[in-house]
This record gives sequence, C-alpha cells and structure tokens, in this order.
Amino acid sequence: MEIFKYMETYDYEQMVICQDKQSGLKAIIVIHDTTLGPALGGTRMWTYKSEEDALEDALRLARGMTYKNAAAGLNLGGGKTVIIGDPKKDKNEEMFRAFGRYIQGLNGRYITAEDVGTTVEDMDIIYQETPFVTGVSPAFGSSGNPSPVTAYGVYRGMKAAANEAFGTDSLEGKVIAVQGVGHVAYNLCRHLHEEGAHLIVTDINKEAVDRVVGEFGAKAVDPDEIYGVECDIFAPCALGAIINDQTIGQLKAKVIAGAANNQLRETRHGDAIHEMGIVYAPDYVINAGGVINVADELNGYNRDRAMKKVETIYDNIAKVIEISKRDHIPTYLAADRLAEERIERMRNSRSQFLLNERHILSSRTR
Ligand SMILES: NC(=O)c1ccc[n+]([C@@H]2O[C@H](COP(=O)([O-])OP(=O)(O)OC[C@H]3O[C@@H](n4cnc5c(N)ncnc54)[C@H](O)[C@@H]3O)[C@@H](O)[C@H]2O)c1
Ligand SMILES: CC(C)C[C@H](N)C(=O)O
Repeated sequence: MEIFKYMETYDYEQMVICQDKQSGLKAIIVIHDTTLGPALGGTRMWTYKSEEDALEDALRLARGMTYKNAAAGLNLGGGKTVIIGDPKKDKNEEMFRAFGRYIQGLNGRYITAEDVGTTVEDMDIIYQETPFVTGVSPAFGSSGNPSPVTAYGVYRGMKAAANEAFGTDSLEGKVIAVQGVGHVAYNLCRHLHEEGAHLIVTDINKEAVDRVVGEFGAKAVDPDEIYGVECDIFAPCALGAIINDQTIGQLKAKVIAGAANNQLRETRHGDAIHEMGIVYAPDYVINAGGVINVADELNGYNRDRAMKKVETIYDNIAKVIEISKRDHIPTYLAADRLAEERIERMRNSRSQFLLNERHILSSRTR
C-alpha cells in the first residue's frame, strides 16, 4: 500500500505505529479526522494474515468512526486501533500498559474503547496509564462493556428498517438470520427473541452458537450457509466486507441490519443491494449505540441520558431512508452525505481539536 497516497485520498490526519518488544505489542493507531472533536474509536485485537491487512483494517475502521460519530451527532472525531495478535493467547498486562502509554502520548487527540478482541478488563489496564480510555469498569464511574448498548441500538435501528420494508416495525414472527453471535449479537438475539422473532444463527465459535440455540431457540447453520437462508432480515454481526460479489447473489432478505463495521466490501456493493430493493441500514448509523454510550463518559456518565440518545438510532435510520428515497440514492450514500455535511459545516466554524476540561475524564476515581 502507498500509505501517504491512501491517507491523502481519504484525508487522514495521523497514524502511529506502536512497538514494544518486551510485551509483544504491535499496534497501529489511526486518527482519521478531528474536526468535530477528539478521535474516539475502539481497539481491535485480531490475528491478521499480514501487516498490510492490519493496516488496511485500521484505516477503514478509523474513517468509519469519523462517519459514525458525525452521523450520531457526537462532538467527536474518528480513530481506531488494531493490535496484531491472538486475543485468546497473546494478551498480557504489560502489553495494554505499553499501549496506554502510547495513547497518553497523543494527549487526548485519540480516546479508545473496546472492539472485537478487547474487553473491559483490557480497558481497566489501559486506564492505569491514561485517562483517554472509555468503556472502563463501572467501579471507576465508567459505563463498562458497550456491547449490550450497541445491541439495543441495532435492535432499534432494525425496527426502523423493518418499518420501511414491511410497513410495520414489529419483528414478531419475522425470520432473522444473524451472522456472528458474540458480545453484541448475543444481546441482540435476546431482544429479538423477546419480541417473538425466529432466529437463524451462525458463528465459527461453537460455544457462542450453543448459547443462543439453548437460550433463544435459535436454529444453527454453518458459517457459509447464512447468506442463502430463507429469511426476512439479515443481521451481519461478525466482521466486515461480507456484502460482496460472492454473497450478494445468495441473499434472500428484504432488510440488512446488523452490528458489524464496514459491511460493504466496496461502495458498488451498496449500489447493488439498493437496486435489488433491499433496505440496508448503514452499519455506522445502526451500530452507534456503543460509542454513544461510552462518549457519555466524557460528560460524567449518566445511563439515562446515554440511553435516550441511543433511542435516536431509530430516527437516524428513518432519516437516512427518507433522504435515500427523496434523492434516489442508496442508503449508504445518504448516510455519508449526512455525516459529511455535518463535518463540513463544523469545519467552517472551527478547525482542529484543542484539549479542554470537558475532554478530561475527571469525574472518575483512580
Ligand atoms: N462491541 C461493540 O459495542 C460494537 C460496537 C459497534 C460495532 N461493533 C462491531 O460489531 C461486530 C461484532 O462485535 P462484537 O463486539 O460482538 O465482537 P465479538 O468478537 O464478540 O463477536 C463477533 C463474533 O463473530 C464471530 N465470527 C468471526 N468470524 C466469523 C465468520 N466468518 N462467520 C461467523 N461468525 C464469525 C466470532 O467468533 C464472534 O463470536 C464487529 O464488527 C464490531 O466491530 C461492535
Ligand atoms: C465502543 C466504540 C468506541 C467502539 C465500537 N467498537 C464501535 O465500533 O463503534
């Protein structure tokens, strides 16, 4: 990859390569845009096939956070970290302490939280080195694990998308295919089951599948089968790029609404599903519940206030669908316009992020 060319094309601000030999830390922090405020985005730990793959993931995810935070109406920019390694085998305390020191070195330009492969316990370790971390344990006055809140936001957004496709936002009796039943999707399945939906699920982790089969009466299928199952709604809740040339032709759903980041491999895949008449709830709009929740920590966490804002994901998805219909454009493009217009308006009234008291997580105890 020609890094500067890529960064220039999508207007990235900064990339930090972090290496700590003793702990084995190999991390890439990417700050995409701080027009709206400090870059808030989670830390993913994953076994990438190559450094190139890790770099590309970090870049794509960081830019996604800029759009997510802007579309959610947060005064935050976008950034993300990937740590190269196996979250089941390669973690140690020194690694997250070392990573915390790198974050501290950015002096508030980047604030982290959980993502795939990282946990509240990891955030607690980072917090020993820097206040610029959210999703820390409630014992510190924090909001804890963002996944259940993300799940609730996805559930609300799914209802808004269903309203467009089926003329009712009730999910009772709907068949919903869920790809990946990890932290977010387990909680999503609970909401869907409580509303009377029928679940078809898959995961590469058998234990995760067994849990939702046992608790919510879900039917399990193999990972490759999930795209082609007969269903009303497809909920991608694993990793990104799963709407692509290989999968689109298999899809039977009328709605795509799930938690995964970067679901479209390329924008042309968003055009294709639009032409097929599928109502697509743009990933970064529907999965903003977690970041809305952790962002509230910056004001001294208040769960009621955070949940009220998460409720607005229903309205945000409805608004994106309305713009899509009004302007005859796919929903992914409508969401991009919403986010870009907000950033542009703010860019004209202020430029770069400056640290002020509101961004210091002072309400917590150490
Ligand atoms: N956790 C959050 O609050 C949050 C917020 C916004 C977006 N997201 C996104 O939602 C997605 C899920 O996040 P999570 O926190 O639940 O992660 P997780 O790691 O707990 O769950 C992901 C699940 O997907 C499974 N999986 C991976 N590859 C798969 C495949 N090919 N087929 C089937 N299953 C597969 C994993 O085994 C795991 O159980 C991610 O894309 C994440 O970036 C998460
Ligand atoms: C909780 C958030 C800061 C990060 C989350 N993983 C997301 O992608 O939105």
